[in-house]
Amino acid sequence: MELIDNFGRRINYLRLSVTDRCNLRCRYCMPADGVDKLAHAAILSYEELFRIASAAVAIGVEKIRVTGGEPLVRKGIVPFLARLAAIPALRQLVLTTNGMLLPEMAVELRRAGVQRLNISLDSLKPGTFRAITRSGDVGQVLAGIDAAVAAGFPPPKINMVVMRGVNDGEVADFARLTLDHPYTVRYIEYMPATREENWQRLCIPAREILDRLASAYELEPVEKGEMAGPSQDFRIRGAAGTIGVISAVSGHFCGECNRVRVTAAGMAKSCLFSDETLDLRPYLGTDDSAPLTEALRRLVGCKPERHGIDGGRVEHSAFSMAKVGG
Ligand SMILES: Nc1nc2c(ncn2[C@@H]2O[C@H](COP(=O)(O)OP(=O)(O)OP(=O)(O)O)[C@@H](O)[C@H]2O)c(=O)[nH]1
Ligand SMILES: C[S@@+](CC[C@H](N)C(=O)[O-])C[C@H]1O[C@@H](n2cnc3c(N)ncnc32)[C@H](O)[C@@H]1O
Ligand code: SF4
Ligand code: SF4
Repeated sequence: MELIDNFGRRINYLRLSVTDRCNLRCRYCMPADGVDKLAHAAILSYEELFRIASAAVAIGVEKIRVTGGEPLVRKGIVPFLARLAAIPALRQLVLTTNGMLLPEMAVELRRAGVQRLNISLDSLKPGTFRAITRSGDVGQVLAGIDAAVAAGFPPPKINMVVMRGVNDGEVADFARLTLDHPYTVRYIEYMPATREENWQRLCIPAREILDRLASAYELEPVEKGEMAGPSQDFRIRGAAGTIGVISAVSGHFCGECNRVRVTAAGMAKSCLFSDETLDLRPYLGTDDSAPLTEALRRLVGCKPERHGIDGGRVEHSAFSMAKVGG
């Protein structure tokens, strides 16, 4: 079964947010006092999230990325992941996390059947990390990466949101990590989710990041894996790992976009920057899965060709990445 949108793109990737809560407060993602938390009753139960996941897989989704907020703070996440992992036609179950809880949870996540972890880490310097996350401990995230590897996960992808004047001085330090470790370090363009004034000042185009790296290292392009996300990958000649850039703002990976999103409140989004959402809750109260399946098909049918945030145009309303899941 294949899900094809109006622009001929095959949609086989669902990003499923399981909570809007988080144990960090990254400046680019949420305000200091956190987002207006969804009321407990507004959050879908695991049963409801599972119904959405199963319906999506039944019509062509092959990869589910569980995200948040911070997915590991939701109680009962491990058995839920194990249930997702057991959906027969699901080929990849992966998770994006800030890594803070991995030291204690990596082993059980691996046992539950999660296949790969993407870990967000914006600075290797304790002070800068704390300033960006408003509270986090970089040592704990680094211990989390080690715990993931020790638990048998494949080498993680490390996501660094690059911000001019904040952490861009560390771009080369992150690249150096890949010389001896088989990690994939991905540099992400800062996105104007919260629509703050002058966001362009912080955003460093992927081209500039690559130019900086290319002036220090010899970079070789790396082929994209099957069902890969939006990153464009390279290897520093002779390195154990790889580096990649995610040109979320400047790039044009929209032409290859393969994903839809569902928030923890059951709002489906066909594009990260689209203001249109489709409320899936009305389709969850019945045992008949046909209306839910139909709604998911409608979602894919209204997926826009691309976003319009580059070139200084910001056409979306402000939104919280923590609610959408990145
Ligand atoms: N503009 C845009 N950014 C995206 C999209 N998907 C992911 N990102 C951003 O890319 C960054 C990394 O996302 P991840 O959660 O690691 O997911 P991914 O890049 O799809 O990961 P892989 O499946 O491992 O390649 C986050 O900042 C996301 O917000 C997308 O469809 N559009
Ligand atoms: C919203 S978080 C949710 C998962 C988890 N809490 C984490 O941080 O990995 C998913 C991804 O979105 C990224 N993100 C959040 N806000 C962003 C922004 N304004 N620009 C670029 N990436 C952003 C984060 O760095 C993270 O890699
Ligand atoms: S980026 Fe992830 S860790 Fe940071 S505040 Fe947002 S949800 Fe939390
Ligand atoms: S901005 Fe929208 S269309 Fe472009 S890659 Fe992201 S989700 Fe897909």
